[in-house]
Amino acid sequence: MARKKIIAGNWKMNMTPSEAVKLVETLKPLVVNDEVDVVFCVPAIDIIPVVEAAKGTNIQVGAENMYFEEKGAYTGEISPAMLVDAGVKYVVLGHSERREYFGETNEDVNKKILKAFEHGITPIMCCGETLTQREQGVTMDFIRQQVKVGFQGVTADQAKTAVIAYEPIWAIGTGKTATTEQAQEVCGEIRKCIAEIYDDATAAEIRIQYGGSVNATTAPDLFAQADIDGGLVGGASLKADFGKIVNYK
Ligand SMILES: O=C[C@H](O)COP(=O)(O)O
Repeated sequence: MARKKIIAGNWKMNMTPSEAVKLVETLKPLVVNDEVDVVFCVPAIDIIPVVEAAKGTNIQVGAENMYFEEKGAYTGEISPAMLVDAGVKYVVLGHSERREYFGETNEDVNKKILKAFEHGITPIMCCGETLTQREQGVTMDFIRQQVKVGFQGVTADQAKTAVIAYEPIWAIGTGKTATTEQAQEVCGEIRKCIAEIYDDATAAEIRIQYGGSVNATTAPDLFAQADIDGGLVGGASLKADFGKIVNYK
């Protein structure tokens, strides 16, 4: 069975709650497409108003992070149960910005992935290399390690439902999209890595997105690649352009 594409916006630290509702109202009619899963991953404070504004549409709501503990004295953190109760279906985990600015390790990401599954939230696990790593030829070693540690303890049945976002760090917010060949090559390698950890059936079902300066012009070619099952879109998810990306065909 063909994998259903998943096109997710990652709003990052943008949009106040009232701006968020306006953006959903603007995008609602533009992102209608039953052939793809459409997800808006939004700042924690926007989750409740966005879930409300998206009611009755094809838009599913995701979070941009969450903590791996159930509850307690973790000032400033958001628990998986809080996300579920608010209507969240997906959570972005291990984004390179969280790794770089907030010190998240592969082990933290692994704990979060396990917790997300425990609560029925689909993780979108981000991985990707720096420009230096690409130039040094260690891209795949680095990503393999991110995937291997990230998925430790995850069952094959869980892994089949997961999403991995390949985001070369040098392509994020820079306007430099990876070429379709570069993106396909790494996404294909990630699928092989999943086949090695689990089996071919799991690798055939897991969805792998590309992220990094995706826009309405680059999306059609990227999403036509054999191992690219959609995108994780930053900047362009805050504009009407996102409608064109969702309706890329
Ligand atoms: O999560 C999204 C990525 O970081 C890509 O962001 P961008 O589309 O603004 O380059």
